[in-house]
Amino acid sequence: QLTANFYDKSCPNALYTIQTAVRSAVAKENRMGASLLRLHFHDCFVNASGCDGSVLLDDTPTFTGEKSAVPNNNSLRGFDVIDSIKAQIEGICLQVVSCADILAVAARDSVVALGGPTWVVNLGRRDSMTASLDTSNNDIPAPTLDLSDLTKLFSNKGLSTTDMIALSGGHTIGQARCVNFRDRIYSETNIDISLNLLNKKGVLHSDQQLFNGGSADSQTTTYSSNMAKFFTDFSAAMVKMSNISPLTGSSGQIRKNCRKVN
Ligand code: HEM
Ligand SMILES: [Ca+2]
Repeated sequence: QLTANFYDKSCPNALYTIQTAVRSAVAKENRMGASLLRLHFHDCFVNASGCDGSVLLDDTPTFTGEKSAVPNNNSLRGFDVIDSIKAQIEGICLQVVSCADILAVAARDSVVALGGPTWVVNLGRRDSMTASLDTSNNDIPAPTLDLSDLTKLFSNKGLSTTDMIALSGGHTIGQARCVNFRDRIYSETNIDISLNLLNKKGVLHSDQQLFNGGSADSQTTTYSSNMAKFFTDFSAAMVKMSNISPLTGSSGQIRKNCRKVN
């Protein structure tokens, strides 16, 4: 029930405003594009209503949100960029455009700004009034997982193995902290000094699972020599991920400030 033209009448400049802000943030720091993509992924995978801005809520003295979850804490970035886009959009259309939609569009614009594919972002998501620390800890895949568990966590969200492999191509961009690959580089044998999965050069254990003698190898091999196929599959999978069980109609709310419920 999301539609691409959702804001065409109610806030015609919304998409242009997001695009301009993302372009300048990425021009200032390339990595920000990666951080915004990951922020959207961690939003969509957590909370009953999927891509609902739940990841953007700050902790309060009485509420511990998703920012404190193990995969997110001291790791997620880009909140300031989303705040600044939200403030600009509130300046042109008061309480019309959801934080969840801003994040979905910013993720797409980030990928485009870094030379990746584009896709049409469906819109009309509303913002959650809740967040889920437990779901963040349980449903966001850990870099130590093997292929079968990676497949399972994505299938729990209605995403296929093909989608999981394509979406993992999100790791074409961005950075990881040492703690997330130290065990792998010192103790695993399926690793080479520089980086490319087919040559055992994946940074994360979970990345190398996509080329490790198992059922994911053929799709990974295809992507390594066919960027167009990777782009098509990645875009299709992003659309599916972005559509995970949204809040629509009069459910949820349009937050005034992405960091707190109204
Ligand atoms: C398949 C399961 C996945 C696992 C196990 C995983 C795990 C991780 C880990 C451990 C990091 C490094 C975090 C840090 O060290 O602070 C990371 C970074 C990142 N992930 Fe994933 N991830 C997965 C899927 C995805 C997906 C589906 C996307 C997007 C489509 C994505 C996009 C990113 C990006 C862009 C970064 C870099 C962020 C930055 O530089 O700020 N990841 N991921
Ligand atoms: Ca969410």
